[in-house]
Amino acid sequence: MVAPEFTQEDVDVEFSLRPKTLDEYVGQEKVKENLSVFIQAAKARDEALDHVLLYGPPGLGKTTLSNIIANEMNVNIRITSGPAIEKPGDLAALLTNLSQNDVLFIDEIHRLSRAVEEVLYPAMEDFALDIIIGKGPAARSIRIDLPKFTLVGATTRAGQLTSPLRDRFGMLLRLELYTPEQLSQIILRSAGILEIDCDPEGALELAKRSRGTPRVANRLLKRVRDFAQVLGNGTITKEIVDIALERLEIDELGLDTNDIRMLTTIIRNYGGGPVGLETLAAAMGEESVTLEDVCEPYLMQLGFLSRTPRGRCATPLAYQHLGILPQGQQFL
Ligand SMILES: Nc1ncnc2c1ncn2[C@@H]1O[C@H](COP(=O)(O)OP(=O)(O)OP(=O)(O)O)[C@@H](O)[C@H]1O
Ligand SMILES: [Mg+2]
Repeated sequence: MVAPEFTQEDVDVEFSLRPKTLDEYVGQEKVKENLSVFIQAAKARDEALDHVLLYGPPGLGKTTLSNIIANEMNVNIRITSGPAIEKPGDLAALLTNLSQNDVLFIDEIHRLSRAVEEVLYPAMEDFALDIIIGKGPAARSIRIDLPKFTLVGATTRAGQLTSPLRDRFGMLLRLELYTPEQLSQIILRSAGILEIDCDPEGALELAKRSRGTPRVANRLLKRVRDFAQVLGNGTITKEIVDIALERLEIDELGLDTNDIRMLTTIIRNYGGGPVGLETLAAAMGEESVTLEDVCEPYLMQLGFLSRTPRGRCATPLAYQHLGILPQGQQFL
């Protein structure tokens, strides 16, 4: 689940499942309402939309939303990512190729290098590039004007953005985990597009186990379809979902082996916590970023995990779910 191997088919399917307009985009009501006002206002003034920062856990629809912004603004979008922009010159090339009001989408924007970030400041603020020509005493700086554009940045970790960069965004929009009802709407929509038979109870059951994340929901939908075809009559029902997810080792709340391992490690190795994230990651043989970005948001939403200044703790709810008794207690 954490490191999926993407095939070309996955990429094509993902593209076809992406909603193209704000109306088609399910959930995130607050974000949508605000964006819709700002987009209408910018369009009425024939101006570029103010710069937008989208943040939240992976797979919640940041890339999708940035495409929708460009689409609703009727402008072109250029897509790149923090690690892909190696030198200031790379960014300069991207910026000078934009047209008036275009969207530049930078995914994983927290991974921009310092040198590149500094080119971005005047570009965002004054729509200008400062370029140094020549070397030594003969060097001089010239300023190139850029078209007015909208920078849409996406990150899983807004906290890692430098504050000068964060401050230059006009809108900071935080995406939230989706409710099972919203996810089941997304699943039924995707099933329709992919011509998969899925009844409403099946969709809701799948939704409850998708950890609040549309990308997970869409991936599970495709896996469960296989079980429906081979073990059932092709329709995804609640029974089929139960069987399929049991085989995929995803429990009734959507926890996978990694989540369970995280909780049991805290409980068995560290007496329920608190334990520091790095220590925990080392004990599990996992990357701490994976734990922080993928496992934690959902475990915290379920109330299974708490973050304290001294580290992570498993809550009584987590013990209950795993059927483990806190130390010193016994089943009566
Ligand atoms: N609100 C939504 N309504 C319907 N489908 C959605 C919604 N949000 C996301 N999806 C679907 O979920 C999938 C993942 O979305 P997307 O790639 O935009 O996530 P992301 O937040 O950019 O993830 P990452 O942070 O990992 O890049 C897409 O295939 C898209 O179809
Ligand atoms: Mg993305």
